[in-house]
Amino acid sequence: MKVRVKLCGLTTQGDIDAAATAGAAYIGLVFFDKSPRNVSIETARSMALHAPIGLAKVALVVNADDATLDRITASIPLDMLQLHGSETPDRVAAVKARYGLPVMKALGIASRADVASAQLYSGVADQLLLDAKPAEGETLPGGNGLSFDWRLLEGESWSVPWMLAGGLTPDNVAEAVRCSGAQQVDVSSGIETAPGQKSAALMAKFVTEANS
Ligand SMILES: O=C(O)c1ccccc1N[C@@H]1O[C@H](COP(=O)(O)O)[C@@H](O)[C@H]1O
Repeated sequence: MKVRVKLCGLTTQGDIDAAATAGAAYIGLVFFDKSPRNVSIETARSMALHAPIGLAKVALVVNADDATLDRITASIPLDMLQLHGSETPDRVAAVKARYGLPVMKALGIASRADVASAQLYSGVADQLLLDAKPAEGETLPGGNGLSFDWRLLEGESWSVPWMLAGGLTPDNVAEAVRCSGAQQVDVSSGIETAPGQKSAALMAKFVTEANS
């Protein structure tokens, strides 16, 4: 089965073209001021309108309030919302109900207990994104290039689709897929030449290696 790839933190129309050429299934647009991949609503709208049909457009937000989500969803044609903060299951349910879009909840994994906590969201989120936990004092809750022990996912079954994320690169994604059994993977910093600077060559290599 083909591994579906989400390329996250794109910031230009050129990045969208490169993601489509590479064979990505999803692209991620980051709405978080502190991220080097943050995009304005205007930029995100022009990128989303530029994306070919079939390339799913995901808006990534961190503990966003309704006013922020209202602005994003009113302006940008989207296929999914990614909640990458400390949103509770009730908040996930409220976002789903208010916007009528599929919601992917990101969860930090560092132990078996975290895997069990992530399972609590499988009844409410449409997808889960299993990421590394940020280091203490880290500014960003994701996009830090940190991996977790993929063996923590061994033998786990999920009732909703999930993506593996955290520190994935063209060099380790094949092993990560083998080890975790992931059918979907997500990457941000591992396809960059500098924070926020995506590389078309690394995008293509990542998608190829994810399926190798
Ligand atoms: O990419 C970001 O800047 C970002 C900011 C805030 C929250 C999440 C963010 N990225 C997400 O984190 C995962 C893992 O990133 P990385 O591959 O380890 O750099 C990424 O796939 C995004 O979904």
